[in-house]
Amino acid sequence: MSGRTTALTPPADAGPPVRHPEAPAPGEVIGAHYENCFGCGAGVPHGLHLEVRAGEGVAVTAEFRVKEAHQGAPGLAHGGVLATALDETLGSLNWLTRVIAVTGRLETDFLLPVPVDSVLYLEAEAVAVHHRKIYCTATGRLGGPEGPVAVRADAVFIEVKVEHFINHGRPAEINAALADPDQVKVVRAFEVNP
Ligand SMILES: CCCCCCCCCC(=O)SCCNC(=O)CCNC(=O)[C@H](O)C(C)(C)COP(=O)(O)OP(=O)(O)OC[C@H]1O[C@@H](n2cnc3c(N)ncnc32)[C@H](O)[C@@H]1OP(=O)(O)O
Repeated sequence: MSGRTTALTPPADAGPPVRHPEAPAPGEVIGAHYENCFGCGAGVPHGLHLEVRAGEGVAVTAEFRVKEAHQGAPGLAHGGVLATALDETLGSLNWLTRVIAVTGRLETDFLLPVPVDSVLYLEAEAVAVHHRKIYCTATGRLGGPEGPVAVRADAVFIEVKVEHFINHGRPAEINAALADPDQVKVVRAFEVNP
C-alpha cells in the first residue's frame, strides 16, 4: 500500500487558491493550450472545441455544444465525453493560477441526460491548495448558466513541471510543439511567477 492521500476533501491545513496577478481578466477568453487538444484545440475535427473564459477569483466558465460525434446512447452525449468537458474546464484553472497541473483524480456525477445539440454551460472553481495538490470542483448546466445541473465533478489536480510533458509525451508531438512559437509562448506564461 502506498501512503498517498487521494481524498477529494482538502485537509484542514490546506490554503486558499491564489489568482496570479497576470491572470486573464474576468470575461477574457482563454485560448486553447494546444491546437491538438481534444478538449479545446481547433485542430481536432470531432473535439469539444470548448471556449473557456476567465471568471472572478480562481474560476472559469465554458460552453460546450454537444455534437453527433459525441453520442453514447442515441441522441444523448456519452458520459465519458461529458467527463472530458468537466476535466478540460477544470484544467483551464491552470491559467488563473499560472501553475501547470494535471488531473490526478476526477469524480463525476451524471444527474441529467444531455441531448445532442444542447449546450452545456460549464463552471469550474479551485477551492483549496495543499502543497502540489489543487482541489477543485465543476458543474455543467443545461438551458443556460442558471439552468439545472446535468453533470458535476470534484477533482484533485497535481502540480507538475513542464518536463512532465517533455519526458512522457511522444517525441514527434513534443518536437513539433517546441518548434511552434505560439506553443512556446504558452509554456513561457507558466514560467512567470509573482
Ligand atoms: C500547458 C497546460 C497543460 C494543461 C493540460 C490540461 C488538460 C486537462 C487535464 C487533463 O486531462 S491532464 C491528463 C490526465 N492526467 C494525467 O495524465 C496524469 C497522470 N498521472 C501522473 O502523471 C502522476 O500520477 C502525477 C503527476 C499526477 C502524480 O505523480 P507524482 O509522482 O508527481 O506524485 P506523488 O506520488 O509524488 O504525489 C504528490 C501528491 O499528489 C497526490 N496524488 C498523486 N496522485 C494522485 C491522484 N491520482 N489523486 C489524488 N492525489 C494524488 C499524492 O497523494 C501526494 O500528496 P500527499 O503528499 O499529500 O500524499
